[in-house]
Amino acid sequence: MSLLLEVKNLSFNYGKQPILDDLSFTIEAGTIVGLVAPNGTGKSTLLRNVTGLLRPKHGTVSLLGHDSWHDRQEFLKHLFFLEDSTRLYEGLNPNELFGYVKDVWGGQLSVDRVVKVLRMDKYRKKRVASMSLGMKQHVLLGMYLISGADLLLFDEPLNGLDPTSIELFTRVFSQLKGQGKSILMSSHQLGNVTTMADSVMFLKDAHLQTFQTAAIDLQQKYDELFAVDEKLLEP
Ligand SMILES: Nc1ncnc2c1ncn2[C@@H]1O[C@H](COP(=O)(O)OP(=O)(O)OP(=O)(O)O)[C@@H](O)[C@H]1O
Repeated sequence: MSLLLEVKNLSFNYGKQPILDDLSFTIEAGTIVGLVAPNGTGKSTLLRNVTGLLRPKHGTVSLLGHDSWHDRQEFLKHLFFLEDSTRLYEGLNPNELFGYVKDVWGGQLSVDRVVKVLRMDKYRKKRVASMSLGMKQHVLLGMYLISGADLLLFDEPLNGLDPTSIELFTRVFSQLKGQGKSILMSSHQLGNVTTMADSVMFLKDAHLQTFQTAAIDLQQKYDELFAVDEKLLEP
């Protein structure tokens, strides 16, 4: 396997609140990694630090040897990250958004192909502003596909999807992996990533604990780390 992403000693805090403390991890080409933690733990903050939307207080991030700050242009060419589907340009339609991403990233797939794969024929000319959440999620995934980038970072990609769409997305992710792409996806739910991910990183108290999905009972580990107090309503 070849090394794609290398994160070394990454730390980040908002004011005095440490969110990420001295995190180090790598992602190999052709792997899917889940980032799992309850709401408000720091998943989005980690993705923003990895991509350089936020500047780490300490540490480095490099993608195919390109440093996220000192070699930013090359670094950005190899990844795709759009935080969530509420950040899509509301006035554009999927055709226009896909065409834009294809022009900038230079991916191999055609707009027609992506529309077909994601079953978006009926709304390829509909403006994002009048789409449902699930439709927007399809547009978002389409942009990732058409970018052809080596590293795809998704914040909660399965949000708002019906079971058929979840199955479709899962298949698409596993085909991307088969093509040597790597995916880092966050989720506050274990179930969403366990079927796809090769490994899972749990974020707790600003630190990561990483496990190979085949090696342990992830649900048991999740419960151990994030258990809810059984006696919530006792006075
Ligand atoms: N701009 C900000 N300024 C100050 N604190 C922030 C800011 N953005 C996030 N935080 C805090 O950082 C912590 C981590 O937030 P983050 O959005 O990274 O969590 P998350 O795990 O992605 O949560 P969710 O699953 O709810 O999306 C939270 O306590 C949040 O309140």
